[in-house]
Amino acid sequence: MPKPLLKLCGIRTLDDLKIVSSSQAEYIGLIFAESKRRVDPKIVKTWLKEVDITAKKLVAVFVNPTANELTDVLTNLPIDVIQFHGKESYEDIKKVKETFVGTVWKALHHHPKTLEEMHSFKNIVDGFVIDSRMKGQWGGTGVSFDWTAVPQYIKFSRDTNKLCFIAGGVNESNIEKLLTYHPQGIDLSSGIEVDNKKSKDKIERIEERVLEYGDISR
Ligand SMILES: O=C(O)c1ccccc1NCC(=O)[C@H](O)[C@H](O)COP(=O)(O)O
Repeated sequence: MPKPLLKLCGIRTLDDLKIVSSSQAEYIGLIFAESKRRVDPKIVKTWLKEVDITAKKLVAVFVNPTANELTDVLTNLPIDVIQFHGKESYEDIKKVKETFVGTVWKALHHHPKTLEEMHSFKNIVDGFVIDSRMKGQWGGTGVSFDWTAVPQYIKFSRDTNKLCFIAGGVNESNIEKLLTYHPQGIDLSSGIEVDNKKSKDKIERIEERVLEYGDISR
């Protein structure tokens, strides 16, 4: 099994960005939705003059964005992936894809009908992020879902040639368990934070576990 892709999400400060830029993650996520992790695209633009992230892909996370919110982010930043994390419809996403040439992912919350939802988006998105469902919160909850459902999400994604990230409460204590399900990608935010800041030590410990898994499963 190849090493899963890593997405480190919810970068709030220049220091956070420096930390994740020196990590082994393939994707860096920024939140442009109501959240304690929300960032201003114009401020992020100034950070990118100081930190080279050209080796990584930049993911913009939105929740039911307006056209203006999308434009503000896409005109200021070199976004590779748009992650829709709200109640966006197939039509909403189709409209964005008319002008956005990058990759688009749909985040879906784990519940009994998630697989049906994946079916309904499969012809418009390039990938999925499956996250925990928590009342009143869209994401970044720090809570994990029942991972026995992960194989069905992975199978669907592989069968339809999509990428699937598993999100929600992944941390250094439970990532080994998640790795036993062989996810294509893992998305982390709360689990790589200490006092609301991204932690280099936590990220390194997580990377060690992911690399160990890569070695063992080869
Ligand atoms: O992280 C947030 O604050 C957030 C707020 C609103 C919508 C989405 C959000 N995060 C999206 C992500 O991709 C997170 O990485 C994902 O939910 C996992 O977060 P966590 O459970 O904290 O690891």
